[in-house]
Amino acid sequence: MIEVNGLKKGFNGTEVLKGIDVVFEPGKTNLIIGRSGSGKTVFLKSVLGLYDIDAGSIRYDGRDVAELSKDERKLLRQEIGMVFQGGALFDSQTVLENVMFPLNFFAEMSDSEKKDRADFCLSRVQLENAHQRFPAEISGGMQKRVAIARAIAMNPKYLFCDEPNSGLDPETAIVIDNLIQEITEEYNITTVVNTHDMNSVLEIGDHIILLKEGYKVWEGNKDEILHSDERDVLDFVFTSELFKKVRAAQVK
Ligand SMILES: Nc1ncnc2c1ncn2[C@@H]1O[C@H](COP(=O)(O)OP(=O)(O)OP(=O)(O)O)[C@@H](O)[C@H]1O
Repeated sequence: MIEVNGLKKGFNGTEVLKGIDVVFEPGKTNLIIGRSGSGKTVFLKSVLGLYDIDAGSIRYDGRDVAELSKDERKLLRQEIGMVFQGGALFDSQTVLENVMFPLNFFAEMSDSEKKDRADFCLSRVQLENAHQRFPAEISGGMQKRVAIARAIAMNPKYLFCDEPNSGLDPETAIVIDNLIQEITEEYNITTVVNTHDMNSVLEIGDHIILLKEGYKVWEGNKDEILHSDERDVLDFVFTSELFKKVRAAQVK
């Protein structure tokens, strides 16, 4: 569980996050949505501890990030998996080497144990036959799956995904979404995803927060968002004709 209380973060005197309270529970796919510039990335980076925050607190299963020693932060870092925009794989390493990277860095395992773990993670994302290929030789969807395999290699308690669907066709995007949700439930991970993708919201949104101008203006799940009459939700989610129709078909 991750608990965020009164989170404020700004730059050069301009407040970007203006006091956000939210709880992310394990086994749930938590989505952060909002317009471009609403503060999603700053929020994700703040929760990850990549920014020093101006006010508030962030607790990982009771551990207040601000109160952790350097060594404790290092340990926490090992419990966190990340899937970055674009996959962020190492181009000069094979798929297998990419997945083994965090294990080589952090895990106290023999080489054969590391290889077994990487094999397991690659099979978990249905990528048994790509071990020796390089990122440039596989599709964007496969690259995302490698990134997910790498993110789960260390058996994380927390998983952060920044726009995991960017650049993917709708069908592949759904495969990636479902994989993230399945892994989240299977390993009881606390997963936080930044997304622009409304399909994701309606497919996997166990818990959704809507940011607007640095405030959390709405939270709920994928069923609640379909039935919400809140102005901010209507303005943000149901601007396209397609989603208006989806909503009209659901809300009867
Ligand atoms: N390092 C920084 N220094 C100064 N201002 C920043 C910095 N990072 C973000 N901002 C500002 O914070 C605001 C929120 O940015 P953020 O990147 O969090 O938005 P976002 O919701 O993730 O947008 P997008 O969907 O386009 O990625 C923007 O006005 C941005 O200019």
